[in-house]
Amino acid sequence: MNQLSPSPEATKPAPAPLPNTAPKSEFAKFVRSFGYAFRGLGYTIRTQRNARVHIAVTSLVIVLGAILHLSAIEFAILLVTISAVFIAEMFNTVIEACVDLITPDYHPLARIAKDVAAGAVLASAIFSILIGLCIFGPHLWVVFFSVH
Ligand SMILES: Nc1ncnc2c1ncn2[C@@H]1O[C@H](COP(=O)(O)OP(=O)(O)OP(=O)(O)O)[C@@H](O)[C@H]1O
Repeated sequence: MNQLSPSPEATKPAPAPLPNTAPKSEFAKFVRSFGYAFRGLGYTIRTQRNARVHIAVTSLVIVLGAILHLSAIEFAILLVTISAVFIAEMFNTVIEACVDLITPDYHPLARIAKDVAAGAVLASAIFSILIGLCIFGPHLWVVFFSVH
């Protein structure tokens, strides 16, 4: 996106609130808060190409892990890694929205905030690739290079 043009979200009308009936109980409030959280998750997946790429890669990793019979602990490490990247992507989206809300104009601090948030996603993605190599490497080595 052009860095000085407002994000498409900034030019759209505010999203419709969830049904605005006052929750009757603490449990109803609790359930409603899940609605807000899922809306945030859905927004990230709908609007962030990186998030969709991440979901596609996650699916491949899980299928490959099942084919290679990864252990439970190896799967657990992969899930922690996958969630770290996705959470970084979501906070990057938060930072972008907050910056666009504060200023549509060029500002060095806005640039730093967005660049660092994007850098956090990149750092988590690089480390996830390294962790993936550590976990899949030995299994793939056995598959491709072991002498039977
Ligand atoms: N208000 C601003 N002031 C200064 N620099 C900005 C500003 N907005 C964006 N930038 C610069 O442009 C880069 C891209 O910003 P942008 O909001 O388009 O992010 P993006 O990663 O392309 O987001 P999207 O996921 O919405 O495509 C930022 O990393 C930052 O360097």
